[in-house]
Amino acid sequence: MRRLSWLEFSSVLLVTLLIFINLINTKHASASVPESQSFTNSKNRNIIRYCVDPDWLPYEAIIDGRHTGISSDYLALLTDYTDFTFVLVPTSSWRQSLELLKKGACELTPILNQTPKRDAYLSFSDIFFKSPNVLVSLKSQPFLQGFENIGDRLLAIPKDYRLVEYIQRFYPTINTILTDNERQGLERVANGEADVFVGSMFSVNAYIQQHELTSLKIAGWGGPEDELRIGVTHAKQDLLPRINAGLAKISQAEHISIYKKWHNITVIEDIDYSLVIQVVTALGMFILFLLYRTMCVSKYNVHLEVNNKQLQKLQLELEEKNSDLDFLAQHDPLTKLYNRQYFNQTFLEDARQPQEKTPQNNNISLIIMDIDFFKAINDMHGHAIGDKILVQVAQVLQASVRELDVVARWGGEEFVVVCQHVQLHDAAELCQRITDELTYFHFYNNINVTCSFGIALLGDNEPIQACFERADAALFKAKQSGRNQYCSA
Ligand SMILES: Nc1nc2c(ncn2[C@@H]2O[C@H](COP(=O)(O)OP(=O)(O)OP(=O)(O)O)[C@@H](O)[C@H]2O)c(=O)[nH]1
Repeated sequence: MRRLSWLEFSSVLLVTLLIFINLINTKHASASVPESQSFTNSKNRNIIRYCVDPDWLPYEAIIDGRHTGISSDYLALLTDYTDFTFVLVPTSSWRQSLELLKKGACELTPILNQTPKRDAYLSFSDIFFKSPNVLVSLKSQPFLQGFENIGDRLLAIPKDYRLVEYIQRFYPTINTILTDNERQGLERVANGEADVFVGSMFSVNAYIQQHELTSLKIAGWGGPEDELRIGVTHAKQDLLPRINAGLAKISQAEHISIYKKWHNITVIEDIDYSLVIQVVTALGMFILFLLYRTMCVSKYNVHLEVNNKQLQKLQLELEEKNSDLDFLAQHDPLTKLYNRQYFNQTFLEDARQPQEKTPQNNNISLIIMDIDFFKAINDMHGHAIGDKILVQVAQVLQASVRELDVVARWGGEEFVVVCQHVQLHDAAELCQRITDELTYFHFYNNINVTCSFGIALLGDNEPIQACFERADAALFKAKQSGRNQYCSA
């Protein structure tokens, strides 16, 4: 037979002693069951030795040698709904409790998660309590969606907790640091020795509030929620049907009552309202500034649009005026024919140099036409009628020439016609045609109007001025010859 080591012997002795003390003092660790009832019933009841996490409030803890917390209340109910008497085996750590469970020194632990490792030495009841796990960080840290966002941060986890197995399996790259319990993990985060801690929401809040760790906040959800069960050693797994039956008898009201009793969680706000107010104020002012600026710009745009329209109108008027001025500069106001200025610029001044025969200036004929005895018309009918006669003569002249011919009023009662691509005899024919038209035209006061013509053909390399002078000489000749006729030079 194997000899017991000193440590094993001390443990067994301690356990036996504690069981004895507990049997005397309490029916079970919960304060909710009267001692008298515990003593009376314990004779016919199955005694089950159990271990708890001595430092995991509000789930469970050992305070002054007594079991307290959520699991304590559930065991109290199970005492009522089963024939079990639960006797606490006090321990100083969760690890020690697990060791005793493995050895069989404890037969049951009242609240824990089922994990593959624990399956090796424990059998589990139905789930009777659920609780989320949360990530805890300093308030200065950003909120985290979950384990995925932990990145390079150092994650603190209590050793032997189910989450250690979970992280190793699903997030093996996360840097972890194992702590003795949840409190140590939270303190490490508070001291900056770890970045994030993961633990049960109930217990985390309890620690934060009890120890006033105000620099901490719940930064996100951490992994799957705890699904808490009662664990019994494999040797005692035949107890599970009765345990499950007992759990099933716990009413909804009783569940809620326990939950309310231990659920003192207040949500830790991490909203810096002064910063929010500053940001909102700055944003509001910026929006107001934008609105003001938009209003100013739209007002200015309307103003600009009105000014632009006025400017466009003025520009249009100016263009019209300019075009009027151009017209006036080039045309005779009475007859609306080109004036002497235009004729000089276009034909005389530009042609000061000898002209080379080109397809453009080939066969240019000049005709100078002068109304006969116009002074007599003025004298007889008045100057106004004289003006009207001038206008009518201009109309006859303009109607008689081709489009490409240019007709100008040279001055007084004298007109010039520039005919392009016209030989001398063609120009003579034109003069005759004009003479005929004048004959048949009905002038004011039935005045008989005749004209004399001088014709000259622009010679090779002849300046137009010279040609003009020859035409003028030919006109003089026509006048001298009795008027109402044409002469060519
Ligand atoms: N009504 C009017 N008369 C004008 C205008 N310009 C010139 N005259 C007149 O035209 C007349 C020209 O007279 P003259 O130079 O003697 O020539 P004419 O009487 O036509 O005689 P011949 O040319 O020799 O046949 C003058 O009496 C001018 O006053 C004008 O714009 N309107």
